[in-house]
Amino acid sequence: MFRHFHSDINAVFENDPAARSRFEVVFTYSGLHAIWAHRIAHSLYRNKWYTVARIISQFSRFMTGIEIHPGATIGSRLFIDHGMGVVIGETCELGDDVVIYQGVTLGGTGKEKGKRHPTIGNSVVIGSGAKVLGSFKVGDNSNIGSNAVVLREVPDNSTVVGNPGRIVKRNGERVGDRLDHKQLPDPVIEMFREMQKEIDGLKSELEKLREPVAGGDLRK
Ligand SMILES: CC(C)(COP(=O)(O)OP(=O)(O)OC[C@H]1O[C@@H](n2cnc3c(N)ncnc32)[C@H](O)[C@@H]1OP(=O)(O)O)[C@@H](O)C(=O)NCCC(=O)NCCS
Ligand SMILES: CC(=O)OC[C@H](N)C(=O)O
Repeated sequence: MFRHFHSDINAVFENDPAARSRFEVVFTYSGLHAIWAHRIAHSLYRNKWYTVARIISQFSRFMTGIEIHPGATIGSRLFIDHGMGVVIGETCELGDDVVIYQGVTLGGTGKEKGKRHPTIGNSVVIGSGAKVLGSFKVGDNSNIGSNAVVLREVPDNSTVVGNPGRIVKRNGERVGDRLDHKQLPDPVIEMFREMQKEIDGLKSELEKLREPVAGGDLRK
């Protein structure tokens, strides 16, 4: 439980340019306090002290604004920045070097039983306000954008944004047909272009008909 102490603090320095001293980090980072409380609660949970574990978890939530169910499994060097509003469900499994910002929910859809919360790979970043809902996996080195709502498996090395979440980058390359909002198609202009073409066609037809024919002039 305590072997993680130094690496937990180092994870703050690696991920937060605002961190100044170890003293400040130990005493003011609620993400760290929640993780330390979780380690105690999780060990009690594993020994079937469910209610005591839950009381510790709820006390930690009261103090930090971060709710981690005692059953959740977290890896090494998890960093929860700011933290307020973070909820991590009972059957969540988090890999190593995960970064989570405020307002993130790692939850269930309400439709599954048993394993119902996500499994998060190593080195995943989950942006503020994102919701990852269901018992699928978010692959290693993936990024979940702020406010994304992710309802499906995410492959390794992917970036998912939006609601519903869609993959916009994989292995460093952009993917998908995303609209360029500076060059949106304009259906009205397209319609006028088509009409202009028709008018030009009709004009030339008319010109042909007006051309003098042998034995007479149609214009008369
Ligand atoms: C997703 C994120 C991690 C960046 O990942 P990335 O793999 O480096 O992705 P990129 O920055 O290359 O962005 C890829 C595309 O997604 C778009 N995008 C990025 N984040 C987005 C978001 N949250 N919502 C919608 N679109 C987003 C980008 O505009 C870009 O679109 P484009 O290809 O049309 O230009 C980052 O944008 C993010 O949301 N970080 C969370 C940080 C946070 O919560 N901060 C709070 C601090 S208090
Ligand atoms: C508010 C915010 O962007 O937080 C992210 C990080 N703590 C930083 O200061 O950059």
